[in-house]
Amino acid sequence: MGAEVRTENITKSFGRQNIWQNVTLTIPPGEVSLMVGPSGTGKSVFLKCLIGLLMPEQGHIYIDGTDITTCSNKELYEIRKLFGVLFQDGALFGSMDLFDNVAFPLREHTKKNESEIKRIVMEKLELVGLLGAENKLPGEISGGMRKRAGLARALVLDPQIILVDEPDSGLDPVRTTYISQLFLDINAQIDATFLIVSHNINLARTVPDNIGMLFRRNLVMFGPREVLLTSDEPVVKQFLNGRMIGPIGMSEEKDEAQMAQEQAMVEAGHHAGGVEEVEGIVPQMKAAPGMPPRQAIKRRQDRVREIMHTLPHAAQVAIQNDLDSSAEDDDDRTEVLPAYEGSGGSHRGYDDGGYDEGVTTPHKHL
Ligand SMILES: Nc1ncnc2c1ncn2[C@@H]1O[C@H](COP(=O)(O)OP(=O)(O)OP(=O)(O)O)[C@@H](O)[C@H]1O
Repeated sequence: MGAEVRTENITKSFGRQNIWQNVTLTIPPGEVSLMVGPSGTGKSVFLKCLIGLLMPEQGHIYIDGTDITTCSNKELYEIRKLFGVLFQDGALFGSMDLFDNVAFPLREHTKKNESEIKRIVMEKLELVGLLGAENKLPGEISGGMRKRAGLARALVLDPQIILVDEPDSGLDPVRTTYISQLFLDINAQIDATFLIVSHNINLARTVPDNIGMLFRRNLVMFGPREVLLTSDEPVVKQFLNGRMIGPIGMSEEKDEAQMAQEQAMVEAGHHAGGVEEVEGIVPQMKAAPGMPPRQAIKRRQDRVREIMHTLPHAAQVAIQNDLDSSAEDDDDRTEVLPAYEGSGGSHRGYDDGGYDEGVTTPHKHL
């Protein structure tokens, strides 16, 4: 199972600009968690703190029990090996082909010989659907392929924690869903802890087990997906529906006068943006057929059962519904993605080959 990530009252500022303060949360090991929040609220800064690239000026960060704010550089170096990180653009070396990019961490951090490196690189490239593209340069492939190559590289050292910064940036909604599917499939296969940072509403609604939100320099909430998705907090509702009406403004936050002015505009018939109000919970995506069941599901069910009495009523109802429906059907492997339901019973979406142009190999087991 993946490692636990825990923050205790961490505060980060750059000079006099406070980014966020007193952030305390525990990212459950082996589960998929998502941090959302409007642009500029410090989601990427949060990720960088977890891996020790930035240091909070206050508080503690425990990775697998080690406090990385006080540990030695040597310990930090060892802790960093637990992480696989997928940066926004894949962060590939432009002059290296995909094979060498993915092989890079193995050549840097291990003493494996070239044939072993080749076996691992090809296995990871196959996993992300990039077999056949290993000789391409990053500049010759699409943004989606670059992200998948970055993901293959993040996986080569068998990480226990996978951090993903805005997987949807620059991707269309379909490719975003494909890469989300890949995260769930990888989670099913290696049981790593995932923390994804994104402001994609679809992804927030359908992918994670847990969701947190940063806003106005604070962690608004962090908990089981049902808590945020049923929340009545104006900032959460506004964010999940992508509307202008609410506390989030064009730059960061609004004052009362602007909120009143926009409310008056909407009352006079102006479209507030977003789609119609989506209430409640849509089903969570599953690991693809053929994958092992996600062990995180059972663990999370046990965990939320224990904390259920502490959660808001609407979240409790949603969790109970989820527990009831999974008791009826606890075979995760036979479930299909919501997107494929109603397509005449065919599950062929997974077998159509590749996710992007030029690549025809669907990913397989690790
Ligand atoms: N190294 C740095 N030095 C100074 N300021 C920084 C540094 N890194 C980030 N910031 C500032 O911290 C704030 C939060 O940035 P961050 O990129 O974490 O936001 P975000 O929530 O990830 O935004 P987005 O969703 O737009 O990517 C921004 O105002 C940014 O300018």
